[in-house]
Amino acid sequence: MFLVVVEQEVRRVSSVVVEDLSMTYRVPVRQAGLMSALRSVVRRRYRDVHAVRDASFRISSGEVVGFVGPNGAGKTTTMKIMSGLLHPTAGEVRVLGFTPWQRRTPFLKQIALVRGSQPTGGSQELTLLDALQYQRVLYEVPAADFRRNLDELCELLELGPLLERQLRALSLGEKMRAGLALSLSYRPKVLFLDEPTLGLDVSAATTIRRFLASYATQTGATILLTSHYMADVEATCRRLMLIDHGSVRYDGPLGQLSARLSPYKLVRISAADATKEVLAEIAEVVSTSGMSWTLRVARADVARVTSVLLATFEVADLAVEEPTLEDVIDRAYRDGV
Ligand SMILES: Nc1ncnc2c1ncn2[C@@H]1O[C@H](COP(=O)(O)OP(=O)(O)OP(=O)(O)O)[C@@H](O)[C@H]1O
Repeated sequence: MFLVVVEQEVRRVSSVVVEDLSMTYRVPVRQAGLMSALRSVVRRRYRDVHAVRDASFRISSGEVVGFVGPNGAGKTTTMKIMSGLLHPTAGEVRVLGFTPWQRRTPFLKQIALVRGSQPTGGSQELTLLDALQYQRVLYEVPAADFRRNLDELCELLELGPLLERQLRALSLGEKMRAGLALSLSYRPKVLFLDEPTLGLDVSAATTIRRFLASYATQTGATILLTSHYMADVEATCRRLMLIDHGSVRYDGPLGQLSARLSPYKLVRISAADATKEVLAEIAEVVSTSGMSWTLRVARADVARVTSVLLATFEVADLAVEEPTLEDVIDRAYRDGV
């Protein structure tokens, strides 16, 4: 009885439950050349692409989770399934208690999928304000709620100057801000963000990152975010899921990723008398700039190496750092997670 209650409680607080999810695309294949083209008309051949393999995870209400992986890892496919655009080959998915691909209206009214590659859907001839009003009608948002949401979004996303402009005439960064406003105007409880800073310049990307971090805190929305920019993940997420070849390889706190996946730390020293030859005998030299050097040192070896460095050179400065998230992820992709 107690276990049943606990299980029910876990299900209640989990906005997203994914169990043994798999998605296999069946893609037609043919070799190059006219004969192969003709042959394929008569007898088509297919190949299976396993985009997602037995993925399982849960996301609690109000969690903001980074979903990271190399190109083709299966992130977009998983997001499309969770937002009801695709029917998986196998597995169970519950989002706010709904099966996404049944596309029930109460489900669609509580979730949003925002894609950096297509920030604004629908007619591009509409002004942003008209498009927002259209969303209000479509999602049946009470007028007072809509006005309140819009005021908040206008302030956070600096939308004032964009409201009277046609969507098609907006720049990429403006389109992304408009796309977020359109998707958030009905206050979805669960937000799927697929590369929200794709192609944006540094300042536009920073605006989006700041917005997402404060939106998550203010509204308590559950957010799953994919990005190839680690700055997006670091600015918004405390938990990270790493997916590779369709399988979840790491799922845990961002802060522990480095300790789990990266067996080394970076030791930076400044020493006028240090030389590459001598340093290379002590540790792996990663980079140098003037009299500053960066060394890669196995975690277990850091204390010994630092004391050797201090004994060998006239050290002006010494710092031990975790490798950057970018570096850890890059290594994880290259070496296999
Ligand atoms: N509609 C489709 N038909 C056939 N194969 C597909 C389709 N969509 C995706 N795939 C394949 O499924 C795999 C996973 O693709 P997916 O787009 O989910 O990856 P991703 O992690 O989002 O990649 P990226 O970071 O490049 O956007 C890839 O091998 C891709 O080629």
